[in-house]
Amino acid sequence: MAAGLQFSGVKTLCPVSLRGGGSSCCLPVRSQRLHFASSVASVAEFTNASVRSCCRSRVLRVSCDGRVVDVLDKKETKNQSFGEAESQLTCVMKFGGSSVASAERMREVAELILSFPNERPVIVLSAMGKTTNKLLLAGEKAVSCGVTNASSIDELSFIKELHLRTVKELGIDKSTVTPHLEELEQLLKGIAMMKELTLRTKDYLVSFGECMSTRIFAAYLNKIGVKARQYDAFEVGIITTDDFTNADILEATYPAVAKRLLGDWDFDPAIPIVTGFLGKGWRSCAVTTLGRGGSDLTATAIGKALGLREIQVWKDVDGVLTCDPNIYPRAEPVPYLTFDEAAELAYFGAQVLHPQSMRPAREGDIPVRVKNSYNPEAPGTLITRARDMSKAVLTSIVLKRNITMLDIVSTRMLGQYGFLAKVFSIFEDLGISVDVVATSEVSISLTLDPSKLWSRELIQQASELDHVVEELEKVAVVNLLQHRSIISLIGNVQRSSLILEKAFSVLRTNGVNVQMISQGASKVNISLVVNDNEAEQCVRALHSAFFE
Ligand SMILES: Nc1ncnc2c1ncn2[C@@H]1O[C@H](COP(=O)(O)OP(=O)(O)O)[C@@H](O)[C@H]1O
Ligand SMILES: N[C@@H](CC(=O)OP(=O)(O)O)C(=O)O
Repeated sequence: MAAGLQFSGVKTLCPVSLRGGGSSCCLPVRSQRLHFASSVASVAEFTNASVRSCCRSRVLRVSCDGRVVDVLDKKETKNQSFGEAESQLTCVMKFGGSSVASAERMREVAELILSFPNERPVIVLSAMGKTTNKLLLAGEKAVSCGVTNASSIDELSFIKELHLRTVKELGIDKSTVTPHLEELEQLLKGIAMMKELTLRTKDYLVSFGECMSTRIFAAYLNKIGVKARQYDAFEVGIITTDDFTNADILEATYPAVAKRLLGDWDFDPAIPIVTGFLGKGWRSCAVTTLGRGGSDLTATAIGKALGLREIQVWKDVDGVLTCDPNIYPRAEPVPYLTFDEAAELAYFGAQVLHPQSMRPAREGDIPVRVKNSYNPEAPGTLITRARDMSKAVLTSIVLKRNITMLDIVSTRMLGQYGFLAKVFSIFEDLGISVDVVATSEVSISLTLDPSKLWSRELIQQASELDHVVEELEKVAVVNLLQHRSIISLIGNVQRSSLILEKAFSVLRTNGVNVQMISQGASKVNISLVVNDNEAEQCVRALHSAFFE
C-alpha cells in the first residue's frame, strides 16, 4: 500500500502534539483526542488525528491508554511510517460512472488511487454505471404504474441487485446501502401515489445513485485499511441555485467546502469521498443536481475551493479525443487543451466534460487532467490556461445534434439596432438561450440551446417554440428549421482561413451544403450548421482530412 495513504496502519504509540513544550491554547482539543483514543481504542484513528499536529514543534508519544511515553522533536517524527500525512490534501480525483460500475471496477479504482503514494486526494464519485438513467426511468414508470406495482419496477430491481451484489463482492456490510435502497423504494411508492414527478423530486430520486456509490467505496477503502470518510455534497457545502436538474454552483460553496473538508482533515485525516453531481438549493435547502455529467463540475469546484494542485477526471477513454469515438472509433487523444478550448468543446456537445466544469478550474487556475481509469498508463489530456499554439490547427471536432435553427428576416418596421434588440429581448423574456448567431443588416440566423429546451417537458418545448415564433413574427418573417446539427471545429482560429479552406473542400466533395457559419467572438471555435442526416458523415470526412 502507498506510504502517503497509509492512514490506518496500526501503531502501538500515538503521537500527540505539544506546542512550545507544553503550554498551549489547543489543550482542549488534545484532551478530546486523548479521550477519543482511549475510549474508542482506535489507535489508528487517533494516530491520524494527531498527525497534523506534528508540524508543531514537539510531539508526545502516548500509549493507547493515554500514558505519556516520551517526547520527540519534530524532525524525529517527520519520517514515521505515516510518511507525509502531515501535508494537506493535494488533488481531486473524479471517477465517472463507467469507472465505478462494479465491485471489480471499485477494486481497480482503489488500487489506482493507492498507486499514487504522494497524493492525498479528495475523491469525487458518480453513481455506479448507468444507475442515474435507471433511476430516472424508474421514476417515470412510477408515475403511471400504481402504488402496488412500484416495488416491482424492473429498474428498481436492477439497482437493488447491482448495489447488493457489489457490497457482497467487496465484502462489506449490507447495511452500507440497505437504508438507501429501502428509502428509494418508499420514494417510488410516493411518486406512484402522487402520480407526478416534479423536477425537485427527480433530483432527490437520482441522488440515491451517488449517495450509495460513495458509501460503498468509502466502506471498501476502510475495509482494506485506507482511512476514508464519506460526504454527501449537499451536507458538505455545495450550495446551488434552486434550478432543479440543472442547478448552478454559487460562490458561497467555495469557503463552505474548504472549511468543512480542510477542517475535518486537519482534525482527523481521512480520504474524503464526496458525491458528485449533487448540491443543496440555497433557498429550498433541497437536493439539487448540476445537470447530466455534473460530477466533473463537482470535482473542479472542490479543486478550486481547496486550492489544490491538480484536478484529475478519470473516464473510460484515453482523454479528450479528436472527436466522439462513437461517431468515429479511430479518434485520437488530444494531449493538451486550454480551458477555453475544453469549455467550448464541452459546451458544443462533447459528452466527455460537463459544459460548466472548466469555469472553477479556470478561476482557480488549476490544471485539469483527463485520464482513462481502464488504461492509467495513457498520458491523457492536460487542460491548462495556456498552451503552445504555434503548431496547432484543429484540435477536435464536436457534433451537437437535433438543434433548432431560426431564420429571422426583418420586416423593416424597426431600424437595425431596434431589430436586433427586439429579437434578443424576446429570447430573454422567454428564458431561452441562443447558441450560434449570424447576422446581416436585416436578418438573423440563430440556433437555440437544446440543453435548455431538453430540460423541459416535450409538450412545453413545442408550445415554447410556437410562442417564440409568434412573438418574432410581430417584427419579422420567421422560418423555423428543425433537425439540424452544429459541427464545431475547435482549434486555432488564428488559422481560420486554413481551417475553412480545408473544411469547405471536404464538405463540397461530400455534397454537403452549410446552412450557417459562425466564428463569433470565440477564438477557438468555428461552428457550421448542417442537416442532421448529413452530420455524422461530415464529421468522419472532416476527421480524415484534418487528422489522418
Ligand atoms: N471528444 C470526445 N472525447 C472523449 N470522449 C468523448 C468525446 N465525445 C464524446 N465522448 C464520450 O464521452 C464518454 C466519456 O464521458 P462520460 O460518459 O461522461 O464519462 P464518465 O461517466 O466516466 O464521467 C466517452 O466514453 C465517449 O464515448
Ligand atoms: N451520475 C450523473 C452524474 C455524472 O457526472 O455521471 P458521469 O460522471 O458518469 O458522467 C449522471 O449520470 O449524469
